[in-house]
Order: sequence, then structure tokens, then C-alpha cells
Amino acid sequence: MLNAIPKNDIKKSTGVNALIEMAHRRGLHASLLEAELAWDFVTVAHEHDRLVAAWKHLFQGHTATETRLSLLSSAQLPAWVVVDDNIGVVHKVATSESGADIFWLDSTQNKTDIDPTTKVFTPVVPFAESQDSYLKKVPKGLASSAIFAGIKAHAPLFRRMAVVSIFINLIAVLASLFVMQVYDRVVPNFAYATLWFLSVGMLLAYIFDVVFKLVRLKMMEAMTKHLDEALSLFVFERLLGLKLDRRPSRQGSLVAQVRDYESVKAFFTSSTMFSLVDLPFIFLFISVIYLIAGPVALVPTAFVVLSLLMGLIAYRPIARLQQTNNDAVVRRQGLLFEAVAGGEIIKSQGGEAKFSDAWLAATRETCDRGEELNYVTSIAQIATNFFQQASYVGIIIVGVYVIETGELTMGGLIACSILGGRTLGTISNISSLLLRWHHANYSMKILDQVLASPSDEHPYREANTRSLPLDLQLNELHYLYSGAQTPQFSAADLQIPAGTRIAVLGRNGSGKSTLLKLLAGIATPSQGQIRIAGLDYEVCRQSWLREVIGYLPQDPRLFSGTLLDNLTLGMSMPSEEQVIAALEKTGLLDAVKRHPLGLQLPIAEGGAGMSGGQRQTVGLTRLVLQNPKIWLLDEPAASLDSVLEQKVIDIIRDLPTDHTVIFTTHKQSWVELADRVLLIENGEIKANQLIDPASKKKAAPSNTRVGVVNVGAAQ
Ligand SMILES: Nc1ncnc2c1ncn2[C@@H]1O[C@H](COP(=O)(O)OP(=O)(O)OP(=O)(O)O)[C@@H](O)[C@H]1O
Repeated sequence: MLNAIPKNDIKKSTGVNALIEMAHRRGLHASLLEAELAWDFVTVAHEHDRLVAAWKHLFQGHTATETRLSLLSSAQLPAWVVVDDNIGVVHKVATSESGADIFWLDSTQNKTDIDPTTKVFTPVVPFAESQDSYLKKVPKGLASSAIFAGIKAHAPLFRRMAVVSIFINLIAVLASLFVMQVYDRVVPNFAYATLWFLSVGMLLAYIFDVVFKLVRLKMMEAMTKHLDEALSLFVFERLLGLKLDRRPSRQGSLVAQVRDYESVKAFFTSSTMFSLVDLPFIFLFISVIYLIAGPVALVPTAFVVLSLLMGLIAYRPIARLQQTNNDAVVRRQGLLFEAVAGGEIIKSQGGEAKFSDAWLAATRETCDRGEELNYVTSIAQIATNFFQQASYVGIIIVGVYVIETGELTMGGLIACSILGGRTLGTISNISSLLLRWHHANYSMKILDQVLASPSDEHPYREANTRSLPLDLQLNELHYLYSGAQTPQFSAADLQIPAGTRIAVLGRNGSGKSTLLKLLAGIATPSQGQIRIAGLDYEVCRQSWLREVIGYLPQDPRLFSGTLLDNLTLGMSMPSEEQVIAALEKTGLLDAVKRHPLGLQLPIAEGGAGMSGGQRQTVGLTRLVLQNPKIWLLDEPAASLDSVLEQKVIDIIRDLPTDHTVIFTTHKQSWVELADRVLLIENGEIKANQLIDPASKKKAAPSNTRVGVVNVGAAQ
């Protein structure tokens, strides 16, 4: 009999295959890369929990129930059974005649004779009600909700920090009492024994003070690290998930706004937060002053109220100035981003002076706004300091009168002045915390706005198919770029059966690229629908769409890293043979062979250092490796020489007949590759014609531009 609890860790490949196999059997989709990332990403207390945790990570809202093999019913199939380091998918329960039918993921070790008490896990799809309730729960301010949720999750740590703070503040009270005792009891009698006794005690208290402060700092550091990792990943993933055409269009400003997340994080994780924990101790200090010196306590109380009042009065103007200052900083950073990204054009067009002027104006604006803000915050700060000093003097004045009544000693007065300083010090920290809160709060609101843009990431987008033909369909579609008044592309009814080869023709700016972006799922229709195999894009699983649809933009972007990184972006690592074969097909292999670093050839940020044609070839090789069912190519040969162009033509020709290819082109020779032509004018499909096969010539690289569409109208 085999044991119910796995003895060894499950191999990653077995786990990943188990996830994909289960997804397929349940009509869900998980790409290899997604499953691998989920397997690695989840943190679990016990390795044998990893499978279910990775499943929940892959499909949000989905769960898994646990039962025993002997209790498993047919209605619960398929289910996983985990035995030692192997996972099986049960697809027939045991009967009196035969045992359970199990498909083992690690086929090298098929298990037999399984203990009927072995645990099995059945994935559970969320109910419709729970989907609704989840949607209702999606908060409005995504960033702020995530930040507060992150802080809430660290509440126990905050509580521990508060406890440590109690001791730190008690030591401050102790210090004032120490001074009082020395002045009142030691000095009049020169009681050295008492002095030493008290001093040693105080020294010990101060050593504890150092230890407590270090402990508090360590706790804060630990929290900062956790919070930062979770939150920055959250913000980054959300940002990547935003619909490309619906996110704020000014990229530079967008980057600056997202970067401002740092100020939010800095606020919640800075040591000034300790002053918030110290706040309640103001009452303790004032109470101790009252116990020692009665009416003297009124002085720090009055100045605490004055400081708070001033903070409240200054709040509005500071918040307003903070906002204008922040906007100016973001605009300036946006300009910097634009100048760096567009350096080539600026230089070649001699636009330096214009950009320098704009930079100077932006710098002046930030300086002016910054100056105003600085002025007001400094006044607030100076006033708080003044209150602190005035409170000190006030305590001394009132204290002298109270000494005269005999209700206060000299030592008591000194103790009160120390405690008074501490009270107002805490208030001063609070007012600087308030200033930082303005900035953090404003940045958080901006982040909320950015992240509130429509996103592609939706936990319940699961539709996919493995067997239906991938026909494409556009219904009553209108598309407007954000801010546009009239649609840039419209299509009443366009049907593209799987396997069609379409050449999209039209003048510059007519809407060809827009159509391809819509079909690639990068642009989202403002009205109407796009369907694939009858499934609305909006409900399809993103990773499935990315797997079956390959899109080559007009100017493919490369990222800093190696050539191999760029070629395999978004894929589970293909074998070297596959990569080489793809490079050979697209004609990039020679360039790779010539480079001493081969596939490790370094690529600079944005693909700088590579020619337009090379970038296009890398993009195409990426597509060959991806091997999608639908190829969307935006002027694929625009920057290629005739040799490379012929390679692309051959690749398209050699694709299986059920693969759809849609390409835009301005070249007459490319039309021969298609069996249908779409002519687009002013964002509308003006002609949708079959090409008469008899009229086709063999496509070959040529520079002849398409003027009048030369197609044999067969329909
Ligand atoms: N990001 C954008 N924001 C706003 N309008 C845009 C954007 N991109 C394109 N447009 C507008 O949409 C229309 C169609 O552009 P599209 O890029 O689809 O043309 P195209 O036919 O591919 O042109 P070309 O042959 O020059 O590549 C144009 O009028 C263009 O001004």
C-alpha cells in the first residue's frame, strides 16, 4: 500500500503538467509559462500544498476540495491524486470490478495499489453569485485600497511596534523623574549613595531604550520590505494589465505618476510614522506634569491645541500647493522622458533649442511652485518650533509661581520642562508627518486614477477553445482612440474564416494598423464586439488569446537583455534547436553566428543598436517561435531587404492551411500572397474581395507600391 502523504517533493515538470492537464480537462486554459510561474510563485508551508495553491493562483476565485480516494464520486471528476512525488488525474472512480482510472503525469512511475484513504483534490469553479460578489468587492481606488490592505495585513507588527513604543516613552518619563529626584533629594543632602543608585538605574533604562529603538527599527525594516515587495508588484502588474489604448496617453507623465508611488510607500514606512504611535503618549506626559505641578500642565496643553489648530488651518493651502507642485514635477519629468526617447529626431531636426526652452520653462514652474510650497511649509514648521520654545518658557514662568505656593519643587519644574519639550516635540513630528501625508495622499489619488483605467486582467475571463476553428468576426464595431470625436475604424460585419490569408490595403492613416490592433486584442472596441471562434474577446483568457494570436507591430520594440531573452519573451524557454530553426527561417541566423556572443548578443534598452530591419526580423522570429494560429503582420517587410523579404514570404506560404494570416502592405507583390483583399478608406472597409486564384502571380520581393488595387473580383 502506498502512503497518503507524499514523501518527496513533487518535480516542477510534473506539477506544471498536472495544472495544464487539469485546466484542459475543465475547459480552462493555462499556458506553459503561466503554469510554471504559478508553480514557482506561490509560497506554501508544505510542498504538497503547492499544487492546489498554484491552481488557485492561476484561476482566481477557483478553489479545490479535499476528500479521500474511496469517497470520490463520479460527479467530482476529474480530480488530482498525489502519491509520493507523482500526481495523477483521476478520470474514473473505482468500482467493485475495477480500480480507479488514473492518468499519471510522471509516466515513468505509474502507481498501482493505492491506499483508498489517499487524499484527492477536486478543483471547484466559483459560483456565479460569488463572481458577482467579488466584482462588487473590487474597490474603486485600487492603489489606496491595496496600500491600506497591505498595512492592515501588517497590523500585528504595528501592534508590536506600539508595545515597544510604550516602553520607549515610559523611559522618557523615567528620565524626567530621575532629574527631579536628583535635584530634590540628592543635591540638597549630597546623598551620593542615592545618586549612584538612581544613575545606574537610569543608565540601564537608557540601554533598554537603545535596544527598544533598534528592535522597533528592525520591525519597521521588515515591514517596509514586505510591504514594498507586495505593493510595487501589485502596482506594476496592474499597470501592465491596463488596456494599452485606454491608459493615460502621456507616457512620460504616466511613468512619473507611477514613480510617485515611492512617496506613498516612503510615508507609510518611514520612521516618522513612529510619531503617530507616540501621539497617545502626549496625554501621559501631560498627566505626569499635572501630577507633579498641577496647573503647569495647562501650558503644554494650550500649546498642543494651538499647534493642532495651526496644522488644521495650514492644511488646505498646503494641500493645494502640494497638488500644483506635484503636477509641475510630473509635467517636467514627462518632458524629460520625451526628450530622451525622441533624442534622434530632436537632434536631426535641430529641435534642441525648443526642448531646452520648454525644459527651462518647466524648471522655472517647478521651482516657483516648489518655492511657494516650501515657504508655507517652512512657516508652519517655524511656528511649531516657536510654540515649542514658548511652551518651554511658559512652563518655567507658571512653574515659578507654583513653586512659590509650595506645591512644586525645583526638581519638579525641571522634570516638567523636560516632559513639556517631549510633548511639543511629538506634536512637531506630527505636523511634519501631516505635510508628508499631503504629498502621499495626492500621489495615491493619482495612482488610483491611473489604475482605474480599464484593464485586460479580469479574474473571470476564462473562455477559450482547443478544438473549434478560430474564425474571426467583427460585429457593429466602432473604435475611437481616447479623446477622438469620430471613430477611427468601423466595421458593420466582417467575417474571417480560419485559414484565410488577407491583405489589408489602404492609404496612410486609413486605419489598417488599427484593425490589426483590434484583432490582436491590443485595442478594445468602443462599441460592438470582436469574436474568435464565436467567443467575445472580452471574456477570453488573456494567455490563450496571446497564445493563439501572434501580432507583429510595424516597429517591434526590443528590451534590454540578450537576444535570446527578447526572442523568448512571454514563452516557456524553447530548446536551442527550436530557436536556431526559427532564426534560420527568418534569416537572422547569419547575424547571430557572426556575433562572438551568439544568442547572448546584448540588446540595449528599446533595441538601440539594432537596425529597423533587424528589429523587425527579431519580432518575426519571436512569432515563428510562438507559432500562433492567427498571424497579424503590420507591414512585415517594410524595413527588410529583398533576401529577408523573400524569407518572410516563404514563412507565410509554408504555414499550415488552417492558419489565418492578415497582413497590411503597400506592396503590390504581397497581394499575391493573399486570397482576399480588404481595402480600407477613412477607417471603413470599402472593399472586401476574393482574389481570383487564376490571376495570382508568384509573390516575390518588389518595390512596386499598390496604387489601384489590382484584384480579380471573384465575389
Ligand atoms: N495612438 C493614437 N491616438 C490617436 N489617434 C491615433 C493613434 N494611432 C493612430 N491614430 C489615428 O487613427 C487613424 C488610423 O491610423 P492607423 O495607424 O490605423 O493607420 P494606417 O492605415 O495603419 O497608416 P499607415 O499606413 O501609415 O501605417 C489615423 O487617422 C491616426 O491619426
